Amino acid sequence: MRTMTKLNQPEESPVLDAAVNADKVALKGRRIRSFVLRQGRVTKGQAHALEVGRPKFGIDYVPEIIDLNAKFNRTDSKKILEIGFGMGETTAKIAQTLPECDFLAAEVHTPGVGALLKLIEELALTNIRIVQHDVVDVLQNMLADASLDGVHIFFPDPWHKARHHKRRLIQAGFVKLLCNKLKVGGYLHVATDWQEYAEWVLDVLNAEPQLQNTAESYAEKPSYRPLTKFENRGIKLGHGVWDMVFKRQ
Ligand SMILES: C[S@@+](CC[C@H](N)C(=O)[O-])C[C@H]1O[C@@H](n2cnc3c(N)ncnc32)[C@H](O)[C@@H]1O
Repeated sequence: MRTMTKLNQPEESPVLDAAVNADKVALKGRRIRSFVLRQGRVTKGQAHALEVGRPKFGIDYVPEIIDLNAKFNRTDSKKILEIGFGMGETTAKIAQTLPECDFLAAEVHTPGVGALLKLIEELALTNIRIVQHDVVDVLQNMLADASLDGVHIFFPDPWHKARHHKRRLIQAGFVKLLCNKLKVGGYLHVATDWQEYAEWVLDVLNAEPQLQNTAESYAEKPSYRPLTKFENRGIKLGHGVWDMVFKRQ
């Protein structure tokens, strides 16, 4: 079991607060989202990858159940959903390490989608498909029950302030939804570098009767998850990272 280290407190961010408020107005009457859509600059390389790669590796959001085997052109592979892949470095590395698995990668941020499409081309990966949409809708409307062998959620936004905790992705209802989509024996792997969120996630996952912890509390980092540059820097500064791996029973 890992020992926990004390982490720095986040700085107050007026920009983030303003974005949250704007988002609140835009989404009035709709459910609370776990992300704020940022404009973000798309580089030339990402724009090219979006144009060329999206038709090959993108899956459009449609509110109807998709056939994952058909999307990946094979039936004998494990199907893993990665939620919020950011710039996609980890997704690409894992897909390269585990060619026998297929990865459905969900992200809302356009530069990130472009960055992962660029990596797919550069590394000639065939086992990643990208859906650019709120994963809550994807889970509710696109994925069949018991269709996933695993779910990866790496460094989800911790939404540090108490008044933003309702935006955290990992909530009891969301975890129940994930459990419906996981096959019996499938796994949910969450990693975070924010101690208080790690404790929150562990509590939520422990409270879900369909899940069983594979460790006593926090898990050793599974070998397929590469260390990110950010994580390496944090580790040198004495910051912690907490992995949690639960099985669907
Ligand atoms: C803190 S970043 C982590 C990115 C990446 N996993 C990493 O380890 O670097 C969290 C990402 O999750 C995405 N995200 C948050 N909520 C989401 C949702 N409901 N659907 C899809 N993506 C989401 C955000 O856009 C953001 O890029």
